Amino acid sequence: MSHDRPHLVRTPEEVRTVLDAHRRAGRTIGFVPTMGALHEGHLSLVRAAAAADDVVVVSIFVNPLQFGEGEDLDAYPRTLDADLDLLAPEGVALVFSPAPSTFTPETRRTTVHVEGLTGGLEAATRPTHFDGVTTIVTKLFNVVGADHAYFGEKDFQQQAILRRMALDLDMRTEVVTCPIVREADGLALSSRNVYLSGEQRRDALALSQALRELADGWEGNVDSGRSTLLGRLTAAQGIQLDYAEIIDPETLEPLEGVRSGDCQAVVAAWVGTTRLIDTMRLRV
Ligand SMILES: Nc1ncnc2c1ncn2[C@@H]1O[C@H](COP(=O)(O)OP(=O)(O)OP(=O)(O)O)[C@@H](O)[C@H]1O
Ligand SMILES: CC(C)(CO)[C@@H](O)C(=O)[O-]
Ligand code: BAL
Repeated sequence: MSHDRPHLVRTPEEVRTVLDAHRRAGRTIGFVPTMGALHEGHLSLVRAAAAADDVVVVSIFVNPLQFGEGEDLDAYPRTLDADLDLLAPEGVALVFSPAPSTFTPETRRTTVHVEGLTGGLEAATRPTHFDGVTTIVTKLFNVVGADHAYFGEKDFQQQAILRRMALDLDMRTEVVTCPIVREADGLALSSRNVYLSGEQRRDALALSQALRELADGWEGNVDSGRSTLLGRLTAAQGIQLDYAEIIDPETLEPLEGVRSGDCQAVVAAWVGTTRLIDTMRLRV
């Protein structure tokens, strides 16, 4: 069965016009912010939104504010036509894909910054990244005015920061975190996987495999767990480890000693020039 592509709009005004009518009719709005190059991970967020909300909105915007100097802003895959085709059967009411020149103009003077959670892990390598994310997500939340916004657990630090931001700033949009979607062999789906050669893709499996082994054997010993994870990933072929940490899932603080409560393992590594992240919950 063929489906119509979702309605594509380019300006905040058009989004508001369409969504105001739904709001007046008492419908809830679920929002899925993305940078496009959509895959099953994104579609799982769209399906979570469709299951809980009456109207689903997806944004597709490769946000220049969250890319540091020398990162892959220009190379980042932009596949709007294919994205709209993928969304067609998913019951998405609206796709918002603004032009960078109007949505992030040179004249912008405001940055949204979340203290504390934005200091380590991803931010150690990408120091300006989260200010770019929180600023753009604030803009998107203001434009869409959703009841719920759906984010992937894969970007674990990001969802914790956005949850805090929405709480601290009394945003009307509630942040909902959804599980990671993986390939059959465990590799976490990512738009950046398209950069990988066949050999690099095989090397990249070390990330999910090391996390899986850690989670399967987890008895709460953070120190030995962390050194096993580090040992496994520093020895892995074709991978240059950035970090491997076991953290508190709420505060994101690195943990020590023995813990009976839930912990979160987070890793980041370069496979060639591609930087990948992955994460897994550790439960005794
Ligand atoms: N494998 C996945 N499972 C579930 N959600 C995912 C997955 N990959 C990405 N997401 C979520 O999709 C949303 C949009 O992410 P984004 O467009 O950056 O995709 P991405 O695949 O993470 O790309 P990148 O490789 O650039 O990080 C984010 O909330 C992200 O956490
Ligand atoms: C949340 C987001 C769409 C903001 O640009 C991006 O960081 C992403 O895709 O995870
Ligand atoms: N999913 C986070 C987007 C980024 O890496 O910039």
